[in-house]
Amino acid sequence: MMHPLLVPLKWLAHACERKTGPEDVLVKVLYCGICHTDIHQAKNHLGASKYPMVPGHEVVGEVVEVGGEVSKYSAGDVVGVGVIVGCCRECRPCKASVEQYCNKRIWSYNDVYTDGRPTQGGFSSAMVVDQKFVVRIPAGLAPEQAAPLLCAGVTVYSPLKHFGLMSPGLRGGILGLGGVGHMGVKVAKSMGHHVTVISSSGKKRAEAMDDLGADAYLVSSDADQMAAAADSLDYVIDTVPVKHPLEPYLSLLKMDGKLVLMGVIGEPLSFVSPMVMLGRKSITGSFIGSMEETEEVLKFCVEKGLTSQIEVVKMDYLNEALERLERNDVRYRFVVDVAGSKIEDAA
Ligand SMILES: NC(=O)C1=CN([C@@H]2O[C@H](COP(=O)(O)OP(=O)(O)OC[C@H]3O[C@@H](n4cnc5c(N)ncnc54)[C@H](OP(=O)(O)O)[C@@H]3O)[C@@H](O)[C@H]2O)C=CC1
Ligand SMILES: O=C/C=C/c1ccc(O)c(O)c1
Ligand SMILES: [Zn+2]
Ligand SMILES: [Zn+2]
Repeated sequence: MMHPLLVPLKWLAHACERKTGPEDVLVKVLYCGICHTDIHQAKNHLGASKYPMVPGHEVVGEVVEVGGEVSKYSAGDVVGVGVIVGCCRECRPCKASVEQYCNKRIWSYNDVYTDGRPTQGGFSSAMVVDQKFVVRIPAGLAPEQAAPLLCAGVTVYSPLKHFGLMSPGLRGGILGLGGVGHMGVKVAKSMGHHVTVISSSGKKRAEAMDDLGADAYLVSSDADQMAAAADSLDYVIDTVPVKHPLEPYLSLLKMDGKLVLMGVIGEPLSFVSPMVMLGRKSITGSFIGSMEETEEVLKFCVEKGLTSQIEVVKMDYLNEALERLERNDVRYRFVVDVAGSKIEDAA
């Protein structure tokens, strides 16, 4: 049965596709990753969801048609689209090429485009996207492999770059080993970091160490393990998608260490001030990455031979995949083979 909150797929296939404007690229969707944000959005965890909704923001597709002003792309190119499909181009973040922080950003779904129509994401057969928000998938990256890089990959790459955390030898923690977290391990390892996974259970220990190459593994509920690791990390990337205490992870940081919040959590998180004062520690956040950083992370992954660890599924498995993602039962990202699915039948 279709997920109750999602639009029937046969209906969405061509429903709100606009004509290809001069700056637009018409993309036939090949693959689309499933991010935990898709669950937050579909289940209205932030209270701003509008239905019907077509989620999906880790989109890889093939260019079918381009507008008259588009010179960078042509039919047949393999391209990616992520979380953002519009911005004002005039504000400070836009001028600084960090358009993800534009207050007039347009989300790739659950938003309204400049033409007044709803935006719809990658769980559909095609998207029309302004060329500014399209990236080329470099040779050497399989399209299904590239999909998670367009959100999960750039989401970890961007703060490491922005906060000056790319130097080899740094000691990093990845809290929550899911879609974003597993890319965190891979990207940080490729930068030459010593990487500790901090997980809610011991279930992923062997995979984290043997398959992903983590150097250490902590179970967050094991007080002895956590105490032994106190004051040892330069940063922790926190990907937990639900309310959780911050103090255990602040304790892991060295002086000047950074706790980078990634999870979308609509409830207040708390800590006592000495936890940050005594050690000049920072709690900060980061939101995806810029279009430039998205291009960079794709190149970085090709250069370093990095791949995402994915489970490719068809569209008729989407409901099951969303349920499995929510119960923490995926290694580590579902990617929907959109073009290989019979979308009409899946509804
Ligand atoms: N800031 C940004 O730009 C972005 C934010 N996000 C947000 O980051 C968060 C993580 O996304 P993503 O990696 O796709 O999510 P996943 O579900 O793939 O991973 C989350 C991980 O957190 C841990 N976890 C701890 N408690 C829970 C719980 N109650 N339910 C589920 N997982 C739990 C699990 O790891 P373990 O088993 O190791 O404990 C799990 O694998 C989401 O809130 C998402 O919306 C996503 C992309 C971009
Ligand atoms: O998965 C990508 C989107 C992340 C996101 C981050 C913050 C926020 O408030 C959102 O609504 C989404
Ligand atoms: Zn995402
Ligand atoms: Zn702007």
